Amino acid sequence: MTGLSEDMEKQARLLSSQLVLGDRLVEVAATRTVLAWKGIKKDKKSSEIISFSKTEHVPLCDIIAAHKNHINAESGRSQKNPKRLHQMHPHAFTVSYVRRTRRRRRWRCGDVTFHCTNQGLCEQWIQVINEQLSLFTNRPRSLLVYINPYGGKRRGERVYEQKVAPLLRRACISADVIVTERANHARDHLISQANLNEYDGVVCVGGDGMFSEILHGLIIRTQTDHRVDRDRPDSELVPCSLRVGIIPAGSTDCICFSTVGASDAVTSALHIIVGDSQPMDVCSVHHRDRFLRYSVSLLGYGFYGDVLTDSERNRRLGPARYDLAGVKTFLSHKHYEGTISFLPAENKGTPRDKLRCRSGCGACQHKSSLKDRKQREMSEKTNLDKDGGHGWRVIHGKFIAINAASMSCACPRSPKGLAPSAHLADGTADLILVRRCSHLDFFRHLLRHTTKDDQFDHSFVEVHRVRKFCFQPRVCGPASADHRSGDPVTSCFGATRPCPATGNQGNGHGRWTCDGEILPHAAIRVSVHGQLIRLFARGIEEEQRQQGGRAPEGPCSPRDLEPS
Ligand SMILES: CCCCCCCCCCCCC/C=C/[C@@H](O)[C@H](COP(=O)(O)O)NC(=O)CCCCC
Ligand SMILES: Nc1ncnc2c1ncn2[C@@H]1O[C@H](COP(=O)(O)OP(=O)(O)O)[C@@H](O)[C@H]1O
Ligand SMILES: [Ca+2]
Repeated sequence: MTGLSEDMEKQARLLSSQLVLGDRLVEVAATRTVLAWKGIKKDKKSSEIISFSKTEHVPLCDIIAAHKNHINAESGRSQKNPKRLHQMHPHAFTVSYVRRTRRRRRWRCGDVTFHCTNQGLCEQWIQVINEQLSLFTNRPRSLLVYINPYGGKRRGERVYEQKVAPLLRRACISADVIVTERANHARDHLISQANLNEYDGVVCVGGDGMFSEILHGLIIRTQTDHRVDRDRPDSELVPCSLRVGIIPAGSTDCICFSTVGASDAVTSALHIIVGDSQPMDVCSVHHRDRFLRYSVSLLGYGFYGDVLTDSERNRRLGPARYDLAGVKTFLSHKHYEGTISFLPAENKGTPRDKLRCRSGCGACQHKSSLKDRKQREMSEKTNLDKDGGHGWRVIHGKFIAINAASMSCACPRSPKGLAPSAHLADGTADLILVRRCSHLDFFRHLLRHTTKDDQFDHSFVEVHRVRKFCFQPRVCGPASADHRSGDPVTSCFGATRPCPATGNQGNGHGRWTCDGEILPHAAIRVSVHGQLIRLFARGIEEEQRQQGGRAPEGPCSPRDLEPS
């Protein structure tokens, strides 16, 4: 025995044999967690088989599939390879696996082809590998795919057909594909038509706006099935059971970038295939007692609301519409007056700590139980009754921007994001208040989103980690009794009255962008719902050093390594 590696010797081998890889003879072994191989040769003096190269290996959790090859006489023969070696090993199978590239957390599909002496052995290898893969019950078998043909640079359909569908086929995953015909087609289909029992997940091919449709479709469907009243801001929402995969084909692709670490269709497809799971917080947004929307990334008032509003007029420009609208909005240098009330999140770190949310993030591990949440709600109510709003903080001011980010909102434009330390699944959002300041100061603040400098390190910026918040635009006329009472939740909506300047409540004020959609009201009430939805993702992985050309050991977590 040549000894593949000490680790492998400790585990029971499911199969091992001598095979040919390229122009060398290798000993290959499979255990429940790894496929490994090592170059071997016959020692000329002793005629013993000895090993002569380092063990290479692929964790099973990184393997996509094993397939039989149909070989013609010439295929696979390298220049050095003696004809004899291939004549003696005329059967072959290919193992496809996830290969991490050195480039910005991108994953690719790697192939390794082994040649065998006989067909039986070849089939045995394929069967053993695929049987182990079938034990990974977290992997999807059947997907429902929605493609927005008009997202981003209008390449959604092509990206799916050329880059994603072949990989899904290789992994034996079936897909029902719907190319949307209008806005909200995917949302409506999920709410009232799709037979969700047939699928293990939903795939969104498009940008953040398209993802938002799917998010709404799934959440609304789930709440309707469980008879949860969405209009009540304090309703306990039921988590969605289906995971969502995002194939980025939009303009910003912030949700994909913040959860996968790259904006790349192949990488996303591979995260779907290996069955990753990343829980994600969702904000519910209400106006008075009416549900408005859900949000997972940016709820932005003032600057980002204005950028979005302006950009919609130039949708034909594709992603460049944001650059144009960004410059115009920056030059207009508007500010908005209002009152923001928020409930700080206790024991949840701070938006300025350096604890970045990364794959396997400790801050996102704990999902509070129903009991915890009920207790928290009770103590919030008690605080309000006892202290007339203590626990809540109220800030009145003139703001250039108010941003609530329930995740970092990292995207190619800003790789660390609007809220670099926000967590994907900790049940909180980072609330960023940018007060009125000079044009130059605001430029400095914006510029820091693209550099390593701290964008919160300005006297006119403050940032809080919150569970809930309310915003009330400046009230025209004297403040109401509710507002003076100091009860922030009541005053959030009690003080609103039509503005004589516009005769129209809300519209004389700034606007909120909610994951890229404009909200119809400025006075809103927001609650973060921890881990309401899961994605086929694993969060942003720490950059790894690559060893050799092969996939490095890990980063499979122990959870991934053990078949369930
Ligand atoms: C002087 C240089 C200033 C550069 C500032 C860059 C800051 C960028 C932060 C972007 C955060 C984006 C958060 C996500 C927003 C998306 O939901 C939304 C819709 O996306 P999609 O559906 O894919 O089109 N996109 C935007 O709001 C674009 C904001 C662009 C701001 C310039
Ligand atoms: N077939 C369609 N025709 C028009 N609009 C659509 C269609 N399908 C989806 N949409 C809408 O297009 C908007 C933008 O989609 P998205 O994929 O996020 O692209 P982008 O990132 O370029 O904004 C979303 O609001 C979505 O509801
Ligand atoms: Ca969060």
